[in-house]
Amino acid sequence: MAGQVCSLYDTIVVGAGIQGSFTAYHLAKRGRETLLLEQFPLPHSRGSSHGQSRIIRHAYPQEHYSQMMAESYRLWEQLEAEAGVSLYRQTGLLVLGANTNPEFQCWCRTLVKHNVPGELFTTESLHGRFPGIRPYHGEVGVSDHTAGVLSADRALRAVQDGFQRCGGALHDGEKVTDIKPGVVVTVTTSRGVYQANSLVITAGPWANKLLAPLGLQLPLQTLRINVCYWKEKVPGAYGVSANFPCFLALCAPHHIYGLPSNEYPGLVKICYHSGSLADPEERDRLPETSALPDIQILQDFISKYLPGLVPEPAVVEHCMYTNTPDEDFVLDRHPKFRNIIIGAGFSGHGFKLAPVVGKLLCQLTAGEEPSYAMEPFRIHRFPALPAAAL
Ligand SMILES: Cc1cc2nc3c(=O)[nH]c(=O)nc-3n(C[C@H](O)[C@H](O)[C@H](O)COP(=O)(O)OP(=O)(O)OC[C@H]3O[C@@H](n4cnc5c(N)ncnc54)[C@H](O)[C@@H]3O)c2cc1C
Ligand SMILES: O=C(O)[C@@H]1CCCCN1
Repeated sequence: MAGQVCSLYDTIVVGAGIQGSFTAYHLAKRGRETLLLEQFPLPHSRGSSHGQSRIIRHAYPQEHYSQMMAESYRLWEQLEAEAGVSLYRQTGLLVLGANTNPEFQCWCRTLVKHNVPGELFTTESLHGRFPGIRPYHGEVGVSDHTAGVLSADRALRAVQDGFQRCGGALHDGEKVTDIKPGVVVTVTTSRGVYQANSLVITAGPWANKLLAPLGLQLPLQTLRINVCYWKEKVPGAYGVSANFPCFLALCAPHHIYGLPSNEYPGLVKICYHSGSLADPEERDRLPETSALPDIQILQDFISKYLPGLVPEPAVVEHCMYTNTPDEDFVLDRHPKFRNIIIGAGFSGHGFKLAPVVGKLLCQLTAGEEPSYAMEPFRIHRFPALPAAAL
């Protein structure tokens, strides 16, 4: 079959992580003939969309994401109804920081602006309400009652099933090896050759590998993240049933966040919002000098801050972040090949927004006016890109 043109699609989407899967779902719902290509057999744990849980929240310090969250919640609910599965569990989110911290003040402002139900906590009221937390001197909190946890693996499956129910073709275990731009784009894979009027690249940490032959390199850093679970001394003390919320501690230089025990009974997920630079092809090959500083930071934090947890990780899983310099997404057309659309750089916070990201990438593909202002997501915000590419 290799070397032979198989079919002409309206759109081919490369990468069946949460962003590519939602893009393909929206395209197929509009009746566009869509092919979704995934290099690995599904499900897999090599990219960024696997695992049991992700935080969803209205709270965002940046206005452009806060604006999208109302629609994102609605689209998640719609998917739950279509698929007949539960994907969201409300837990609330507690954001913790010094009240003089400008970032903390930003979170408070957008919560008020968007009328998100929540509460402010002083150091004393924090401890009273959440006895499992030992707040720092002068630390305060603000909560988003609407926040909770998305079941990530189940969500990915639901959106891929929804795409196929709308007539979309999903080929897994099929790697894209070449892309020839043109009015009709030709895509060569490990199994065949396909053509489409437009192409969407949502390849997660592999984005720059696919973009290099297309003359474009985005300023993306791919990071290996340690996903750590910590044992409760009293099972359930930090659990969803005890109303323990998700939390985000605004620590420098990188935040620390946690999700209540649920997916693995007796274990609380607490992670560092950064990791070590890694090629996704060699994710688990650690640099020789690796002292895993993130885990040490987490251990210190847990010993001082969450005394009801054993300060040794019980389970460590791995996942990839693909970060832009400003941690805003890239949602744009290729600067030269306008029928090639790129979704990349989700910087460790893209899961909750995937229903809206998918809709925006679908609108760009269809040549429609996107529903939200796209300036924060444009490629041209990176001034240092090679001129040849632009
Ligand atoms: C530890 C961790 C915690 C996170 N927590 C949160 C959170 O709480 N809330 C939140 O909203 N977000 C969170 N995120 C971020 C969120 O999970 C990501 O933003 C999102 O999953 C990115 O999805 P993606 O589709 O861009 O990438 P991916 O899931 O990596 O998908 C890209 C896909 O493209 C495929 N691909 C690549 N190259 C090719 C090729 N040549 N041919 C065919 N297929 C190809 C890959 O195999 C992969 O399946 C977290 C991420 C991590 C790692
Ligand atoms: O997107 C989120 O809600 C989380 C916040 C903490 C870091 C990981 N991502």
